[in-house]
Amino acid sequence: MRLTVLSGPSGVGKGTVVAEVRRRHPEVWVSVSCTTRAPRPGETNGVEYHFVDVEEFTLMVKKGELLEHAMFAGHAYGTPRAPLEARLAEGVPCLLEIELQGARQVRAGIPDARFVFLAPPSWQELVRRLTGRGTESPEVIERRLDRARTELAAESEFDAVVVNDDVTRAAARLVALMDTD
Ligand SMILES: Nc1ncnc2c1ncn2[C@@H]1O[C@H](COP(=O)(O)OP(=O)(O)OP(=O)(O)O)[C@@H](O)[C@H]1O
Ligand SMILES: Nc1nc2c(ncn2[C@@H]2O[C@H](COP(=O)(O)O)[C@@H](O)[C@H]2O)c(=O)[nH]1
Repeated sequence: MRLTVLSGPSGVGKGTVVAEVRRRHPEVWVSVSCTTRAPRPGETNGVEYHFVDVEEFTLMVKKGELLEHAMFAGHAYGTPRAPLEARLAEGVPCLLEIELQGARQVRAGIPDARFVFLAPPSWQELVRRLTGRGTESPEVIERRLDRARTELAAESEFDAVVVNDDVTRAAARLVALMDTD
């Protein structure tokens, strides 16, 4: 199975590590999720996410178009099923970057995928990264940190843990765990 699922608490550096994997391994296909959250400055529809409204998202769920979906800090997120299934059928190595509830749903449906947890070097460093990113209000940061406690407690559910102490090293460890050859 050439599917790898990367999870980990908000702000740990999942997006940063995935960007490094793409830079070094263009053969890896990274799923573009749908979300109802608003784009951050610099985010483009269809690149970081497909930005949709709640009605569109609900319709996609109803039509079975999402492989998994979950609510996170007040917004819906989900993985479009068709593009992922097409890449997997072609034998392309695929990567999903999703939160814990979604990872659990994927594990239930595709148990032979590889599940990797990206962990912070420390709680203090996680808070520093999430705050330092400067993209969320203090209230949203609190919600995400609350959720991070639950995510960190689930680390043992994953097949492997990669500590994101250094982006290049973490990306190399992730690639070593993926079926990319
Ligand atoms: N190894 C690292 N060392 C120092 N800073 C890092 C490292 N990895 C990521 N960062 C920084 O941490 C912040 C959060 O990273 P990123 O947005 O990639 O996290 P994320 O896990 O994708 O978050 P979210 O789940 O909220 O989208 C960014 O400012 C990023 O530059
Ligand atoms: N279950 C899913 N979680 C997803 C998906 N796409 C992204 N995510 C996760 O949501 C949070 C918040 O993301 P952000 O971009 O608003 O910071 C983070 O943990 C992502 O990994 C998805 O399709 N399904």
